[in-house]
Formats: sequence, C-alpha cells, structure tokens
Amino acid sequence: MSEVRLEQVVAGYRRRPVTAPLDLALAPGVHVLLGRNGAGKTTLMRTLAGILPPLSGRVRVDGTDIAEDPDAKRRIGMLSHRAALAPQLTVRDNLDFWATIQGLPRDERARRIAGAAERFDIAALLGRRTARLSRGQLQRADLARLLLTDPQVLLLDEPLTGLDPVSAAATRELVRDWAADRTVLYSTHSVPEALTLASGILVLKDGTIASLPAEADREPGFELRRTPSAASTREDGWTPVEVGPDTTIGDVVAGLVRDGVTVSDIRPVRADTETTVHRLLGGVS
Ligand SMILES: Nc1ncnc2c1ncn2[C@@H]1O[C@H](COP(=O)(O)OP(=O)(O)OP(=O)(O)O)[C@@H](O)[C@H]1O
Repeated sequence: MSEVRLEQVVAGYRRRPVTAPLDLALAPGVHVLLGRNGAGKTTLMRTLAGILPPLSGRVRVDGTDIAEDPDAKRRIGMLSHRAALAPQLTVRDNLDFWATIQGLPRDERARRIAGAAERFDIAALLGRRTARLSRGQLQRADLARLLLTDPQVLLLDEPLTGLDPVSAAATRELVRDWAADRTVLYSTHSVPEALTLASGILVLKDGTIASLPAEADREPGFELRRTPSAASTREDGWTPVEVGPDTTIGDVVAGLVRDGVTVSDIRPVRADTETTVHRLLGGVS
C-alpha cells in the first residue's frame, strides 16, 4: 500500500503554470479526478507520474520525493489516453522493452509477459505490431504494460475512452480490484462513472482542487410544496429552492411572505452528489 502526497506542487509547462500550489494526500482507494476540458487533469497526472517535473513543490510516495529516488518513482504507473506503446514494435517487444527499462531480468520478463497476456486476453496479439491494433486491443496491451511491474500507485487518464461496453465494464472491475490495496487516481468526464467508482471525488477548476464534501456537509437547500408557479414544480409536487449556507428556514418563510407566495409545506434538503459535482465543475450556479 502506498500513499502519494503533493506538497505545494505547481503543475504546468515552462513559463506556463497550469495549477496553483496544490497540497493533496491520496490514500489507497479510487480517487476520481473531474474537470472541464483544459482544466489540467492530464498535466497534473503527468506531474504525479514524474513525467513532467513540477514547476515547484514536491511529489512524495510514502514520504520519498520521486524526483530524488527512482525506486519511489517506479511505484507509480500511468495509463495515458494515448498508449505508451511504440507503433512499429510488436506487443511482445513493447512489453519486453518496458520491463527491461524497469530493470526486470530476462526470465522474470518472460514470466510476467505470459501472465499479463493471459490476464488481459492479449496472448493472440503478442506477435502483432501495435500500429495494427484496434483502440480496445491497444488499451488492453497498454494496461498489460502498466501492470507488468505492479505499481502501487496507478494514474489512469480517461481509461474507458473508446472502449466498447463489455471492455469498459471489465476495466471498471479491474480498477475496483486494484484499488483494494493500491492508490488509484482516475480521470473521467463522466459524472455517473465517477459516482460508481470513487471512494473520493476531486474536482480541478481554476488551478485548484476541491474535494466533494461528505453528504452531511453539503450545501443545504429547501423544497416547497404547491407553489403558485406550477411550471417550476417537479412531478412529485415539490419545488427546490437554492439558498446560501447560512440561510435558515425562517429566512425562507420571511422571503415567501414578502413575495406573497403561498405554500402548503416546506422542508430542508441537501444537494445530491451529482448536483454538487456539477456545481463544483461550474456547470450549475
Ligand atoms: N505540452 C504542452 N505545453 C504547453 N501547454 C500545454 C501542453 N499540454 C497541455 N497544455 C495546456 O495546459 C492546460 C491543461 O491541459 P490538460 O491537457 O492538462 O487539460 P485536461 O484537463 O486534461 O483537458 P481534457 O479534459 O481536454 O483532456 C491547457 O490549457 C493546455 O492547453
């Protein structure tokens, strides 16, 4: 089990910071990273993987700075949405090359490649050049590549993109299995996918990260029954009213009286997870 920690990490490119200084600790489990296009999810993941050096700050795995210790960096593996496999090489040569640069001896490489081929159902593809694989086949080969060295921290950048529903479901199952004893950071644009997988949801916006608050801490709101404006009433007869964090039920009633609105009932509610995620992403004001 490994923990990853960001300490005042600014992720970005030369002369172009993408994030503010970030502090974040990720324990084993699936942490889903959401953010609008261009928010910086890939940039952040590449920084966590040690592919892109942070403009400032440190990335630590189990307390060790990955910039100072190659063994700590090897505990992290990243799956990009563009596969990290050379198109002119066969799948077997790609896997063997990857295992070689990770320092595995020949016998061990052959053993692990055979195991990964079975696990990811790519035995029949080992002799094919990766340029000739379909998107889903390439994805499976890249997952096999990633898991050859059994990294304890997995960074998965939109791993289901382009997969058919059966392959997507199988990959989701794998992610759940891995997260039992590994730390997984998983980026996606799908809020429902995030909700089914995540033990924690992180939203990257304007260079900063917000964690989804626990249900009990969600922003409160109120619902009214039988308002005169039937058009804004939901099928169940209740109409949601959004309010600020300190608004009391008395404030809502006073507002209704002032506006001459009659209601038969009023009840406090808390925003559901999906609404809260959309609000954090900036889609709902
Ligand atoms: N190699 C690069 N050099 C300079 N800027 C880059 C580079 N790659 C990405 N950027 C910029 O960094 C910002 C963040 O991009 P990034 O790809 O990390 O966002 P993202 O959240 O992964 O987006 P998407 O959801 O569209 O994949 C964008 O403004 C992008 O233009």
